[in-house]
Amino acid sequence: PPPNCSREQRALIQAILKAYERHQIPHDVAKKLLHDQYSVEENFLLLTEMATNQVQVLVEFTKNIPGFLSLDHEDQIALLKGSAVEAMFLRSAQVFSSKTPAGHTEVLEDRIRKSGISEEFIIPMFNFYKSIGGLHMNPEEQALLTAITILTPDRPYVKDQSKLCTLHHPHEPQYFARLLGRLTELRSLNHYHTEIISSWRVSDHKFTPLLCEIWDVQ
Ligand SMILES: CC(C)c1onc(-c2c(Cl)cccc2Cl)c1COc1ccc2c(ccn2Cc2cccc(C(=O)O)c2)c1
Repeated sequence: PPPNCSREQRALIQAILKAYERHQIPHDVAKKLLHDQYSVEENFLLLTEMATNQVQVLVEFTKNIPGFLSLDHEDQIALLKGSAVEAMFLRSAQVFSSKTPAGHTEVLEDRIRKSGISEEFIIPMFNFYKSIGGLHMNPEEQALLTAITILTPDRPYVKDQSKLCTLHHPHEPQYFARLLGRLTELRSLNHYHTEIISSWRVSDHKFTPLLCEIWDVQ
């Protein structure tokens, strides 16, 4: 955290970083990336398992963001539903740009490319991954950017938007001006993702109950 950061802000950043680093995908799930078969079906199933896992990781992380649990319960749900896809794009982008065990990122990229997603969505998706990688974010920035994405008040169905802004700490934007620019790119991926989901559903792909709930499908 920057030198002119107050003690209270430093504590907040530490709390968010700790929560972020505590919740990762279990290694056995991440390891499956390397071992399971390579058919489009197999890739879709593996990615579905990873997405389901990521939603669970995301909920745990969010519950540990100081102040989140003091928000109106319906707003908590609305924030999670509204930010899940963006937070998972961020998370997968950070995995691509981090030094995860050799081979994971290439295999993950390959499986995403061969999971039934049409090329028109793959291009912006991997452009985003490259642009996030180019920012060389440190863990604090990754954790804070994810927390900001989740706490973004202008999600559909969020009622109490003013309360959320106090959680924002107006001091951050000067550090995250560039990073916040990525949030707009994330929004566009949200729209692409809605199309991706419906094209999978057209070809009768099944999601897990948790994904159906958080993405309002089926
Ligand atoms: C339902 C499923 C097919 C799906 O629908 N949209 C997306 C989809 C796609 Cl294809 C791209 C981006 C976002 C989504 Cl929801 C997905 C797959 O979601 C994923 C896949 C992988 C993800 C994630 C999130 C992270 N990772 C990578 C990862 C790998 C190893 C370790 C860790 C870790 O955290 O330690 C993370 C989500």
